Amino acid sequence: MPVQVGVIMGSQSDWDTMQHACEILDELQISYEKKVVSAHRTPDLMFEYAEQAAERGIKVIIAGAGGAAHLPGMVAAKTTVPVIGVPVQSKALNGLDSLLSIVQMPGGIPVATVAIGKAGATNAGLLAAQIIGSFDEEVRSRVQARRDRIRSEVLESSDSL
Ligand SMILES: Nc1c(C(=O)O)ncn1[C@@H]1O[C@H](COP(=O)(O)O)[C@@H](O)[C@H]1O
Repeated sequence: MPVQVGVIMGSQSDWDTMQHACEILDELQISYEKKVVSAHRTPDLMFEYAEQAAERGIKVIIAGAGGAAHLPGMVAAKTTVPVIGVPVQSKALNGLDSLLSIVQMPGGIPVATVAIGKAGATNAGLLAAQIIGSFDEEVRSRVQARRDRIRSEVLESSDSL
């Protein structure tokens, strides 16, 4: 099956966070690849990855980075494939630096920014699935089934208070 989602991250140290996006893609049976790509440390690879994404059939890119998190925005600058940015929680500033680096894009080059850390990575996986679900009925119904399950769990938890 061709790769539908590209999950990239600035460093191997981001995997603890980014694995939560991949868990969602596994659960919803969406094909993906995962790679370390850095705007700072491997700029040529980053350009190549972004430039080739559309022709390789990638439908969504999830890009996670921490600190001076330029990766999502720079990738978005080089492709029209939708980019979801995940701010990885940094040690020095708790991820506020990552969040602000990703979210404050200039008009014209959007990055869909999620929350800092694990919850953000999970939501990035779900948002990618919803984008794919807009043209893939099977994925859409898996996303809906997941929502239904969560709703039931919440209602049951309330009943047992
Ligand atoms: N923000 C970026 C980029 C980038 O934006 O291209 N490349 C690496 N990094 C970040 O540096 C942090 C520390 O990396 P190391 O743990 O490798 O020192 C990571 O969170 C990574 O995302």
